[in-house]
Amino acid sequence: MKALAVEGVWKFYGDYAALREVSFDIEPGQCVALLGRNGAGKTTLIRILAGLSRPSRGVVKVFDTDFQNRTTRNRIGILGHGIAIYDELSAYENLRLFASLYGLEKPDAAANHWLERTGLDRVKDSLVREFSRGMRQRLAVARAFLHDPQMLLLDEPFTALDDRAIALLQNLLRDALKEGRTVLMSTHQLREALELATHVVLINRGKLAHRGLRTQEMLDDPGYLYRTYGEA
Ligand SMILES: Nc1ncnc2c1ncn2[C@@H]1O[C@H](COP(=O)(O)OP(=O)(O)OP(=O)(O)O)[C@@H](O)[C@H]1O
Repeated sequence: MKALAVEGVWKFYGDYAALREVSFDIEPGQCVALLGRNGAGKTTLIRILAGLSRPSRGVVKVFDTDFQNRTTRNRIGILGHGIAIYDELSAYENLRLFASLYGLEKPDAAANHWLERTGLDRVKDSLVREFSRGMRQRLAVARAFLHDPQMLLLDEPFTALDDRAIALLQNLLRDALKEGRTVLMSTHQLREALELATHVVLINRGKLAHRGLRTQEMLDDPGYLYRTYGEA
């Protein structure tokens, strides 16, 4: 079983092809860093993988099934732009709400567990409206992990996090990988992502430029990837 299979995916915005025949797959338990310059198509791809947008052509399968299927979507945790977090609710109320929507048996316990793990327990009753960007991002992380998903699709998860929060997220992801979960994350923060990644996928102007194991060379010199496989 593949965790994810992307087969010949194109995405057009009007005449503009944001993704051009992208194909790759991910085995369960892999941690993939999705890399590419601004506008390369990373967000577009993650939204399609998460079932938030449809490919213009091509197929995406999650755990060998149609990704639009509700059960499959419940197996995915998403972090990215446009994933709802309600400003007029507290951190706790947000997580409690989503835990109920996911049909969790113990929504209170799940909400409290992830507030604690993301370091938000002390501000759990404050309205999200009053949160800094970093606190919001922690809450977004909590939301992604909340329903115990087998796969995490994370668009720029390290954005707005300070060093402590980055380390915290890296630890959560390490634990998730130890538990056999699959992770795909897009990022500009190459070093933070490459430390965790087992594999890399590099997109260049909508096309797959490289897909393979994360090597020591990449870790020693993240720019190496772009120089070797980047802009022709
Ligand atoms: N809704 C949209 N309508 C039209 N064009 C879009 C839309 N969304 C994205 N694009 C274009 O598609 C291309 C890919 O965008 P995308 O956001 O997927 O890139 P990205 O790699 O995530 O970049 P960034 O790192 O800047 O977020 C860009 O040229 C962008 O301008």
